[in-house]
Amino acid sequence: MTPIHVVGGGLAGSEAAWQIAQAGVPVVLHEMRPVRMTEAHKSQGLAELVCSNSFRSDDANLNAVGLLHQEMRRLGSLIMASGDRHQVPAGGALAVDRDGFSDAVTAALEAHPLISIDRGEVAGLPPEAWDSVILATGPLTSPALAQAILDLTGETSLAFFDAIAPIVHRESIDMDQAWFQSRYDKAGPGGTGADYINCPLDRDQYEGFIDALIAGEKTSFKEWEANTPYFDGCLPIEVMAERGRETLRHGPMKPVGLTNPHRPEKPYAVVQLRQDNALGTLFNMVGFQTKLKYGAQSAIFRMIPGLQSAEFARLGGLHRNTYLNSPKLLDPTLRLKAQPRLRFAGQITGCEGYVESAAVGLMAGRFAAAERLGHPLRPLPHTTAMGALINHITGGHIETIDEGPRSFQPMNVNFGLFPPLERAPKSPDGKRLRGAEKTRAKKQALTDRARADLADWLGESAVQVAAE
Ligand SMILES: Cc1cc2nc3c(=O)[nH]c(=O)nc-3n(C[C@H](O)[C@H](O)[C@H](O)COP(=O)(O)OP(=O)(O)OC[C@H]3O[C@@H](n4cnc5c(N)ncnc54)[C@H](O)[C@@H]3O)c2cc1C
Repeated sequence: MTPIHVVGGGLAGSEAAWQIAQAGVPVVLHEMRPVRMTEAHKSQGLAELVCSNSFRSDDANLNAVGLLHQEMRRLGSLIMASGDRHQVPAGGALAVDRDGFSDAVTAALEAHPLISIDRGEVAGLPPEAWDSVILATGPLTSPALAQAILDLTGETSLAFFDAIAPIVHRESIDMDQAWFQSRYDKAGPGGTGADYINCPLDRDQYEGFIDALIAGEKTSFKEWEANTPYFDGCLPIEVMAERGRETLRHGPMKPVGLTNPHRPEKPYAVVQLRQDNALGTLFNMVGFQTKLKYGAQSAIFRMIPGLQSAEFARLGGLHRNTYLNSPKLLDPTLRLKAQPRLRFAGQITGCEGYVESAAVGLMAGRFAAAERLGHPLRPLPHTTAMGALINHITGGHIETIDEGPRSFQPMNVNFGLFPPLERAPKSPDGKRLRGAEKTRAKKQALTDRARADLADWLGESAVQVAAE
């Protein structure tokens, strides 16, 4: 059987190669280290963790990443099995001994009879003779390959200093203070004229906010990041605030073209949030890219009226990143629409995090292997953690209605990506739930539904394979 080629032996590529081989299909895994290193990797081990050693919460009932762990274990994940074997104590989180973990992944892949590992850079588009390829080269994809992908996709940018604005769960925004309206009620393509959530600040609130931004604790640039320019038009808000106290009021916080229905006086400044996913459960803070530390971000952004109880699906940040405009470029099985022999996996698809990268690698591997074996796989239900994540990448995110830098941003798995429940859960005696109890019951209902739907999908896939 002709092998499938996987480029990049990180979290996603290692998992993809494993899944392909376990399905009985030969695979060549191309990893450029140690021949050529990235700015962050330090070893030649496969699945090296470049920063923290945490896979985050392992709670499969109340946490979306914990559910993702559970789903991956059910699907025979090498990354999860190796993580479980090399776990170190970390409370409710799954943290791992990074060397033991990477050594275990490397050893398992080297020992597999259907996997061969080629240590070398793929420095351009893979040769035509490779009819099925998974590109899993990560946020630090080598420049030659990044350029080739850029040329192929016709995008204007692929690798840039990525400015990430915080994303807020819609249901945590206080609509008694905020309101829906587009600036000047402009509908724009695909809009209604009331597409943004607006949070008003009076003068004192604005001044207090600027003081907090300037005083807030910031993360410093890593040495290798220092020379990368800011992504055009994406200065961090604290840098803007330092340039002048009025800068933000004339930039992302300008109060023009907006009327607060809750109060007669004109707002002094307004923070706008834009819908981030097709479900309408997540909203991003427009123009609020930041290098403030996470703790400072939560505290300072909750000073904004309407966001006092905001729950963040992700906080802002800035780092060099290479990722595709996947909702536009990829099909539901992660193939490049323009050249379907190429599949993408891992952080380059616009997911964020070790576990998410491995999860997308897992499905890319399964899709590619099933295709090679002649029984293409149905995409996962969007109600599962893996299905919700892949749906977000391949279509769930909606493009901004404004011109400007692309709005698709790397995303961790979170409950905001799941389709809402059809009915709100009630207490055992049929009463409506409130507050923390309601939140807990909703999360439990979402994870119960995910488990049931994954079991159905697994059953159907097994039946489908057996029938063919
Ligand atoms: C500096 C930094 C810190 C991060 N910290 C965290 C964190 O603490 N926690 C977290 O959850 N996530 C973190 N991330 C995000 C993300 O989870 C990791 O980058 C993760 O490793 C992504 O997995 P991946 O498989 O997509 O890419 P990687 O794990 O980076 O794997 C890509 C592999 O491809 C290889 N490669 C690149 N180009 C080529 C080529 N042309 N030919 C052959 N091989 C190639 C690379 O050497 C690498 O081994 C961080 C990212 C960065 C950049």
